[in-house]
Amino acid sequence: MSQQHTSTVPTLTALPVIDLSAADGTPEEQDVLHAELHRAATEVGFFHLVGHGVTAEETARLTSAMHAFFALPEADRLALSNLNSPHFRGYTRTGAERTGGRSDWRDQLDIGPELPEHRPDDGEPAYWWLEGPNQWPANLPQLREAALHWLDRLDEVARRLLHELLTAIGARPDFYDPAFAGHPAHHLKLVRYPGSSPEGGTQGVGAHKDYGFLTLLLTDGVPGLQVERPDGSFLDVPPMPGAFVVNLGELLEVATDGYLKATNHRVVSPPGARERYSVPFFYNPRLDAQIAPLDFPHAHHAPGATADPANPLFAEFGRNELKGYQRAHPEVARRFYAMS
Ligand SMILES: O=C(O)CCC(=O)C(=O)O
Ligand SMILES: [Fe+2]
Repeated sequence: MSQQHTSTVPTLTALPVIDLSAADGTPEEQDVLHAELHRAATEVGFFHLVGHGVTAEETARLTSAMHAFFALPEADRLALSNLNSPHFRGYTRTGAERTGGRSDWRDQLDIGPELPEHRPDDGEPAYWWLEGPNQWPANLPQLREAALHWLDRLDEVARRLLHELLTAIGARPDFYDPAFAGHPAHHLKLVRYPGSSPEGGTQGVGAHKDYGFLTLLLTDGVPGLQVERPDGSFLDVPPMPGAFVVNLGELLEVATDGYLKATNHRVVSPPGARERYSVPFFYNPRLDAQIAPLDFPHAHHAPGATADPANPLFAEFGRNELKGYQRAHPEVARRFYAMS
């Protein structure tokens, strides 16, 4: 009789911790970093990142400007409504964003690189309209300064991290550098979860994948983030002070033909009137970057990217991002984009 081999993969109970400063360490330390990154990126697709070099002062400048923003009178926040922005920039009031067809109980300010409006000409892809100016509150100059600094600073961290991750899976570290040359379409959200909804709903943000390469998430001390395990159950991610929570986005899944997976995650509303604040930074390539299949040793036995008719994955980044924004902000999509 043939012997049955049963797999004994233990249930994941905590996210791994990756120390990026080991990239500047001894060859042995670099080997450990690459082995740990390889494992984290192929097993759960999420990890805590320490040793990233972003200082407590830089973080405090961003978070205090964010708190000042959410403390503005509602009329001042609504003056920046993203309903007036074909670039999906500006303020979304609580309950207006949708994930999985349901309202998310959070309000937020969407920010991107400060660029002139790119209104697509006939024949140009619609996604070019994602490029354009931000909307800033007039009386809070420190918000603009801190947020634009954060976009630049996290670009550096994410670039180093992507290089280490590509090295870890046997690829050339600079394989995707051309996709980021010019104007990469990085994105930042300042998010507040204002407790549970009046109807008692718990969807802070519904389960979803992020659209780009990597997300570096800053959270406060309030729990709520959950990561989906392969068996469909969700793991609580407790806050780790000073660390970013990092996850892989859909483009890395496309790039590696599913060897790396974008992992579903969600936020459960904090109980009662407790608030939670977070700042996801999305490390994205140029809108017109076509993500070529990664040349790496596992390319020939990768399982294939997820085929979900409800969420097609596009290798042209602008299409992938516009898909997500139109789904999350249907009112903006109706106003500015001809929806097919
Ligand atoms: O707020 C969080 O902790 C996560 C937010 C998130 O996943 C997103 O906005 O894509
Ligand atoms: Fe996300």
